[in-house]
Amino acid sequence: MRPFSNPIPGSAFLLAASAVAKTYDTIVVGGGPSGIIVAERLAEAGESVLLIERGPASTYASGGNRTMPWNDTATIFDVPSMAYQLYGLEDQSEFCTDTPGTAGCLLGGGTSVNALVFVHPQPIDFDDKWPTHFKWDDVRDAADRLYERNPGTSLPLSDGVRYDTGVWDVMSAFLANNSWKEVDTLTDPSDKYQVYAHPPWNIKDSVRAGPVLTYLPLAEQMENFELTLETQVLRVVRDSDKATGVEVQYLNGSGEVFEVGNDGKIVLAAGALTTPKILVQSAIGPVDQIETVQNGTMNITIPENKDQWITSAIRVGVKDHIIFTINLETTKTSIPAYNFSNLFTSEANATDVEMYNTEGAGIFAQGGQRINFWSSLNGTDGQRRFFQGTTTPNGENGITIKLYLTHGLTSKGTLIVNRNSTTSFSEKPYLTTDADKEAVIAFIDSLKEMINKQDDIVLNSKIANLTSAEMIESYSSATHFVGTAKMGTCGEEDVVVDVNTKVCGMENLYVVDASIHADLPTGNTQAIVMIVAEKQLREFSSR
Ligand SMILES: Cc1cc2nc3c(=O)[nH]c(=O)nc-3n(C[C@H](O)[C@H](O)[C@H](O)COP(=O)(O)OP(=O)(O)OC[C@H]3O[C@@H](n4cnc5c(N)ncnc54)[C@H](O)[C@@H]3O)c2cc1C
Repeated sequence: MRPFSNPIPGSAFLLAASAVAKTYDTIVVGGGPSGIIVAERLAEAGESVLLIERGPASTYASGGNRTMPWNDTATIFDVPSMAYQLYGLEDQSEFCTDTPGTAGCLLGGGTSVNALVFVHPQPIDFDDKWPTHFKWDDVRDAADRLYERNPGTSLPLSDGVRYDTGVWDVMSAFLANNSWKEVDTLTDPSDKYQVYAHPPWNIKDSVRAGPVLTYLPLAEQMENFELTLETQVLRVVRDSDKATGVEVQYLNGSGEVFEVGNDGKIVLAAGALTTPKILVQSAIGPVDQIETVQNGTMNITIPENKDQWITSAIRVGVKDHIIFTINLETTKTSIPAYNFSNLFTSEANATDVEMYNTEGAGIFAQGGQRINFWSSLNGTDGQRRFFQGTTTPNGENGITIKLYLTHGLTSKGTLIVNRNSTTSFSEKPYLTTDADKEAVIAFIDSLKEMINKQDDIVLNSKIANLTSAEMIESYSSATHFVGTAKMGTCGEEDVVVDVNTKVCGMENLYVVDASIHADLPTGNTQAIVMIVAEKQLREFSSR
């Protein structure tokens, strides 16, 4: 079968028409980072693989067509400095509209729209809460395999120069004055106490990296790999505990069923806010949720006979990092404001355009952050909680710290599926425990104390008189959702998949995306998502 390189909108129809009679060894649902990695590795192992992605192509090399006004071979998803500007664009069609938090509905999923921060997880990110088979010693080989292809970098520019360094200069001096130390967080991910670093980015060859760049092209060279875009999976078709295929819907509302062979398997990788929905729409999940879909507006086929439902008292938990924004101003050092708002116009700075287009260098080849920092503190509940700061310029002499509460947080929410096939939070996953609130207040208090001792930065006047407790009333999601299909021993409370990531009660249905993550890492989620996906090939073949 001809591989689907360079897919174009509508190509899914061609594939459906020609392939509907054939079967696959594996169907992977969702072309985000976890889906692409698993699909590529299984194809590499010789399986026939169909990867089904709901959205369109993203990068230019993958067939994307939203090119820059000043470069017709780079899309808005390629150019690193666009990462922070995607939200400002009028056309937001590549973001999902049916999830309660922001998610990318395009090839690459979150890794095609995210802010590029690429933090290698540290061992305790796994060792604290992940079950057997997913401790650091079990996954370190998978991490090495990922980094070999997709290492990340804190110096992405071909000329070896960093641009727009005003915020780095001020903030690194501030942190060093307070006895924090500089580290290379890519080579030493375990050092996360009072440290700062040049931001680690998922950039390669001056464009956004991630599995669309570092895995998919390898898959597309293989005859046994197919990709279909703009094809939404509605449900897994099953014969009792055996998944036999997936029902899909195309953009024009028509549909098909793709099937796996007798020994085939289906792997869900539609993201933490959508995979639980596909399970429920396949009559797998809490009874009330399956009934909601059955009585819903989407006409999803749910078997009338409840004996065919795979039900349990699952509470679909969800976790996310939480962000607090702290704006500062410099009092002595002048930091010029760069105008990023015209980046996606023909008015973009001509010198910088020239540098990017001819050398892959300059400010456009960088991500948006200028310095990252990490630390931790022990909470009143005995739990060690980690904090991450990402720091950006904010107008003339302005600095914005995005302070994340990360690994160790204890707040959880609940995700539900609605009648119209959207998902939402019945309980948001933010600051639901007193110990989380106390930890954030204590950490912001300590930051303020450091700032007050400094004579060249001050809190922005709008927040200067707020207490830390008042400051944390306003927060935002980090869009790092995990934990909506809990991994563990089937039969135990809320467990959805076993430690082989197989859905409880099913013979050949797996989940590999952020849904199964037992915990949040110290840094952003994309690297750990990719590592867990890398590990899956071995799981599928060895158990
Ligand atoms: C705006 C934003 C900024 C972020 N910033 C960072 C950052 O700077 N650094 C970092 O490390 N992490 C960041 N993240 C998080 C990171 O990108 C995610 O953790 C990661 O992408 C999750 O991977 P996944 O494979 O679990 O799911 P996703 O990336 O969500 O991929 C799921 C894929 O499945 C597809 N899909 C969904 N439903 C269906 C369906 N029914 N049928 C077929 N396909 C379907 C989607 O279109 C998507 O391609 C960010 C995320 C977002 C949204």
